[in-house]
Amino acid sequence: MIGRLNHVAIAVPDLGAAAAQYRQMLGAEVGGPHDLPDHGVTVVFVDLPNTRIELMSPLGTDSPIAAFLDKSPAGGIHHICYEVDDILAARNRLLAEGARVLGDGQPRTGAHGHPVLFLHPKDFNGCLIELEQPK
Ligand SMILES: CC[C@@H](C(=O)O)C(=O)SCCNC(=O)CCNC(=O)[C@H](O)C(C)(C)COP(=O)(O)OP(=O)(O)OC[C@H]1O[C@@H](n2cnc3c(N)ncnc32)[C@H](O)[C@@H]1OP(=O)(O)O
Ligand SMILES: [Co+2]
Repeated sequence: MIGRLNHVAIAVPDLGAAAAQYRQMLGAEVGGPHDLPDHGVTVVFVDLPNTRIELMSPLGTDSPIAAFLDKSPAGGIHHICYEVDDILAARNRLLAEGARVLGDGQPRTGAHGHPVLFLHPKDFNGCLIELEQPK
């Protein structure tokens, strides 16, 4: 069911510093910051030849990554995003298998304008999973 790795997301305490580090120290192609108030994060995407890195910092008072950064103030890998061809079919299959789909279970529009869903990390070996239907 899952396909390509779309991105690996890293929660960071200082988005500007993290973006500069990827650009200058690691020599990566780094985009500009985008505020996503609906998701409570500001993101910067790093383009790699085979995938993307999503650098994220909290936005607003109710960010879903605030508690994560409280526990890991230096930052850390927050989630991985797999592509699926049909996000509703994927969701229904996962629910039938007993996995917890976060939020109200309805796909939301993600950073690339495509539908996304999140799966509880406790159901997937301690790893928060995002699913994205890329087209
Ligand atoms: C930019 C848009 C989009 C994109 O297109 O790419 C994004 O990526 S948005 C990214 C941010 N959005 C989300 O993360 C939405 C989904 N997340 C959630 O619903 C919540 O963050 C959560 C995963 C349910 C956690 O909620 P929280 O209130 O923080 O709960 P706890 O702190 O009590 O955590 C419970 C339990 O889970 C562990 N945990 C929390 N986050 C993670 C994580 N990222 N990876 C692994 N484990 C995680 C946490 O440590 C707790 O464990 P215990 O302490 O053992 O109970
Ligand atoms: Co993401």
